[in-house]
Amino acid sequence: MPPDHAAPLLTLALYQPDIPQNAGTILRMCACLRLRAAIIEPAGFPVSDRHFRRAGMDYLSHVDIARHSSWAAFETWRRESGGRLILLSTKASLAYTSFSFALGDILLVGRESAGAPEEVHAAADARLVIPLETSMRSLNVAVAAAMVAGEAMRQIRLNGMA
Ligand SMILES: C[S@@+](CC[C@H](N)C(=O)[O-])C[C@H]1O[C@@H](n2cnc3c(N)ncnc32)[C@H](O)[C@@H]1O
Repeated sequence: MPPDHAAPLLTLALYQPDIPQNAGTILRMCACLRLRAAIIEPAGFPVSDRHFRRAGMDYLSHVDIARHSSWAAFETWRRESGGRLILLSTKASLAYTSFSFALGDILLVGRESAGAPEEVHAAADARLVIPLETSMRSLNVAVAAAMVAGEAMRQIRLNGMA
């Protein structure tokens, strides 16, 4: 059967996003790359926030966004969806380029301010790091999301999954 070109390849989930410009940038990317988005509440801003809407522009109306009221609600949905939870974390040891991504994976990014808590690290099926120069702490969350989503999509297409 040919691949379904209308179906999202991956889900990009934002854990309690706190910077509206970054969330808007990520959601714009989701629209452009046919990724489904998930927002795990509470977010640090309303969807009416002008910085969020400015960064997402008119692309926001083209994204399939699922809003989950809590981590527990997201986990219930995630278990039903069957997708693997792949956490991007500065505390991980496995480089994202050494991981085999699959169709339906859920890429999860943490808060710009504080990353993701231990509970979220423990729930993930895999924890991936983007190796940085020594003494550099972290990337902007939207940059990290774009790098890993790009690699995941490259692998998925290369392996004929989409
Ligand atoms: C600004 S960082 C969070 C910084 C926080 N102090 C920490 O170390 O978790 C925001 C999010 O971007 C992603 N991120 C940033 N740099 C990363 C890296 N080098 N490897 C993996 N994920 C990264 C992670 O999802 C992280 O939770």
